[in-house]
Amino acid sequence: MPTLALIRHGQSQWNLENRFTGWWDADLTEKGEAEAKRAGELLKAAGFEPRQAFSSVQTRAIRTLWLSLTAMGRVWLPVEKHWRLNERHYGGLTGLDKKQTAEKHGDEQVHIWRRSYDVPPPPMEAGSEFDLSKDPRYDGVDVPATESLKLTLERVLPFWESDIAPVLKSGTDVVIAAHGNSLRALVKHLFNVPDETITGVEIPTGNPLLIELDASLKPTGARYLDEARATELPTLP
Ligand SMILES: O=C(O)[C@@H](CO)OP(=O)(O)O
Repeated sequence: MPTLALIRHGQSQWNLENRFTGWWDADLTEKGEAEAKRAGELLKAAGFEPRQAFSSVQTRAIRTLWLSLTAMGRVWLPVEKHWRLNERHYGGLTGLDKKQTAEKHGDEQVHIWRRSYDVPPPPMEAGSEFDLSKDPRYDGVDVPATESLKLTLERVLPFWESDIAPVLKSGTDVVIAAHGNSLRALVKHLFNVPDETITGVEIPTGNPLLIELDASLKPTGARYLDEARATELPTLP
């Protein structure tokens, strides 16, 4: 039966600065690099031997995957990068300080923007310095102006179905390096988490989540490899 490892990228510069990031291409900090390396060491120690890797097209996830694979001695793995694994787009909040935004709009509103299932943040204004629609990596992509977790799940799923699920169904173990919210979306789908409870699911940076799947890709077991930094997992479906 296939095993899937999900790795949220290590700490980014904007995680450190507490800024809403989304599609902005913040790079890893030194701490983030160390977390990524440690993730690979933990996966190797667990005896995990993936044959295929996936990441978003964002630098922090790509470099997390590379540093993890280096620690695993598996930089030779085939890697597929796709924008559909990108972080949820933070719209008009991109670049803002999370604490200052909470002071301005209230904790409750900011919590809704950050963790509700279907309320997207306000859209990014045209001409914003954080607009990435002209970035060459998004040629031919309709870059969103904002995304809720629901919209994120709706664009992650087609890629899961077309590119990732068939690999797992062939019995191949897979590692995915992506982001807090694109991985929450995937976890919601895999564990069949209700809309109301996905708010409580948090995925720690650089802590590999190892998921055992059955032939129909239903999780039969799941654990974080760094137990000291584990968060609560949804119940098995
Ligand atoms: O800023 C972001 O893009 C995300 C992930 O770091 O933050 P949040 O915790 O608000 O989902």
